[in-house]
Amino acid sequence: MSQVALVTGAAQGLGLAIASRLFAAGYAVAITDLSLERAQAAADRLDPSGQRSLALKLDVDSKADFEAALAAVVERFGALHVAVNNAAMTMTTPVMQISPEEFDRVLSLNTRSVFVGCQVFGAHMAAAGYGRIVNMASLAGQNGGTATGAHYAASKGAIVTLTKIFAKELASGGVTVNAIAPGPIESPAVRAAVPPERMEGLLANIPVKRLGDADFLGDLVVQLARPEAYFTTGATWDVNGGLFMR
Ligand SMILES: NC(=O)c1ccc[n+]([C@@H]2O[C@H](COP(=O)([O-])OP(=O)(O)OC[C@H]3O[C@@H](n4cnc5c(N)ncnc54)[C@H](O)[C@@H]3O)[C@@H](O)[C@H]2O)c1
Ligand SMILES: CC(C)C1=CC=C(C(=O)O)[C@@H](O)[C@H]1O
Repeated sequence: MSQVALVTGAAQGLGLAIASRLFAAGYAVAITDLSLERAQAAADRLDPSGQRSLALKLDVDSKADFEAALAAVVERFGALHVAVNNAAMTMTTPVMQISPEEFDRVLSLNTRSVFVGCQVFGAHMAAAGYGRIVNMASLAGQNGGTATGAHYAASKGAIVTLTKIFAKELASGGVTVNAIAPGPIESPAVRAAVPPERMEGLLANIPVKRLGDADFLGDLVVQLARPEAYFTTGATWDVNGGLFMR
């Protein structure tokens, strides 16, 4: 029986790249997203036979959706070994103009979702005595991000802290919890956020002068998901081309 992974926000972008690399590494993969249709389309492209994939609607704002997705994965594949809390949203508003409601919305979708994901998936994994959780943070959570992304940056910084807390809590259950903090990665989101005329300026600021590679993030998740990765937990893995160094 394959090891089993679940990725949130996996219909496109980094989540899809991570799900694809896990699938290529032999995992059975649950591709989850806000829209079941988009999750199913991604799963169909990845795994036309449908033998090692499962498309699910999982709105990360809903604890009930997390619980239902876990139940569906266990029913189909028997267990869940790896969970990637990847889904997030961005909003761009100058910091002094962000309303409390907008702040709450971004923190709920980006941070509370990771908190709930770690609780729901972590409890299942700890009961089984084994698991791997990877949370998607961001360079923005390390360096403060941009002037219009205060809530996004704060939401991602909090994920780094939650990752440490859950790593300590779940260690005795054989579960590791790590975060990845990417800088700008070649992805639809970055292409949408940075028009061609601004791309040169962005690249000029990156020490390695290139965007990051989404498949590399997927391969990093595969490494963190290995049983042999038991000794890295509570860590945040920077993948940012030198934009932030500890
Ligand atoms: N692209 C980058 O360069 C970059 C850099 C640093 C961090 N990140 C992080 O990586 C992750 C993925 O980013 P991306 O660039 O692929 O983003 P994206 O916007 O392309 O994809 C996000 C996915 O999440 C889904 N989603 C949105 N709201 C959801 C909800 N409520 N429930 C479930 N799914 C939902 C979307 O439908 C989409 O498929 C995010 O956590 C983001 O903050 C991305
Ligand atoms: C648009 C670009 C500068 C960028 C895209 C995505 C980010 C993220 O955290 O999601 C930022 O780190 C930022 O580099």
